[in-house]
Amino acid sequence: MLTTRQLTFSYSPAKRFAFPDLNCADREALLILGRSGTGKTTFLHLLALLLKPETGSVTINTTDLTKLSPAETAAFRAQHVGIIYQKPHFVSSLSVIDNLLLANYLAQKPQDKSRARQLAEQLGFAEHLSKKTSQLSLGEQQRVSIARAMMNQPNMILADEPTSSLDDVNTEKVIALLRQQSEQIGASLVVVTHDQRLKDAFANRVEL
Ligand SMILES: Nc1ncnc2c1ncn2[C@@H]1O[C@H](COP(=O)(O)OP(=O)(O)OP(=O)(O)O)[C@@H](O)[C@H]1O
Repeated sequence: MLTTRQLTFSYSPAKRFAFPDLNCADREALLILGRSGTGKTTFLHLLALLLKPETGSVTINTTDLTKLSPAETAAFRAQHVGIIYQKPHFVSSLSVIDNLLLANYLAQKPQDKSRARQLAEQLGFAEHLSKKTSQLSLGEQQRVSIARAMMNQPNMILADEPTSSLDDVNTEKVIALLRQQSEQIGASLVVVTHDQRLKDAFANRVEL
């Protein structure tokens, strides 16, 4: 369960944001829609506590992330939050499977190869596990990003513009995979986008 209350953030006195309150239960999905520059990425970074809010709270289950120290925040994020960035970020010298296992390492959990293989089967890139990520197509890399975000069975999945570079068919596939995977692990899913094509795929929507 994700809840935010009265979140505000400023880059400067002239650039101040006040964000709407969110409630997203486990297994539920929420779409945050807004045009370019409305603060979508800023909002997502506040939810992940990659940025510290000026005021307000971000609560996952019973933990108010804004009350944690920087070290506690980093540990909590690694263990409980899965993030899918607009453009995939991988360690290019590592194989696909080692990029997945890195998520376990960063969360200080044992490396779970069978979970990595299971996710790769479900998301359709099992034959690429020993390749370097640069040898995969963008669509395949996006699916690896989704798998990496799911490795530690997080409570919250955050996706930043996951479909902006995809055609209609792959957009539908990626959204279906995100929803199916987050329902399976019982996480709250928050998708941030300007992509109006996603409007009908989400019953819960917030406009920025
Ligand atoms: N580090 C920063 N310092 C100052 N201003 C910033 C910084 N990052 C973002 N901004 C400004 O804050 C506003 C919101 O940025 P943000 O990236 O959150 O928007 P967005 O809705 O995600 O946009 P887009 O869809 O184009 O990615 C923009 O006007 C941007 O110029």
